[in-house]
Amino acid sequence: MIRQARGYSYMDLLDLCPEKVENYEQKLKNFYTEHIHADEEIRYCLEGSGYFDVRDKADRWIRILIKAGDLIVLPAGIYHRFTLDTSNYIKLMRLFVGEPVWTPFNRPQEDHPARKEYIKSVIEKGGLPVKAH
Ligand SMILES: CSCCC(=O)C(=O)O
Repeated sequence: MIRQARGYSYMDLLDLCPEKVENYEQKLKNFYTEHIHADEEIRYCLEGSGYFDVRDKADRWIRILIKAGDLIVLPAGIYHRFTLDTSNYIKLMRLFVGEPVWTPFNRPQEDHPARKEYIKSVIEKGGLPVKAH
């Protein structure tokens, strides 16, 4: 399984509804503020739906719809944000390599080691035509 193959030792479930999440409104606000993490972000959708937004090479948003059965893996250092859609509910499995760290670093973050590493890997894979920040 992908958990063994990629070493995703940690797992929990995030039921994103006001009754189950402390500081629900603030959390949603933080999720929708453009940020990076120092580690991979791995989410498997069990119920509901929502959007992960990432940037294209020209720094425009790409909106990714996530629904039950979808897995998304965001590399460390990629700018992203998350929002619910009109269903207003999502249940996600969160996977992590080792002890989880969810700290967001809001944009701009060009000097963050994870950001530098991400930019390097993108360039190696075929380049960024425009300035990456
Ligand atoms: C609802 S999980 C995705 C939100 C996010 O970007 C984060 O975990 O920081």
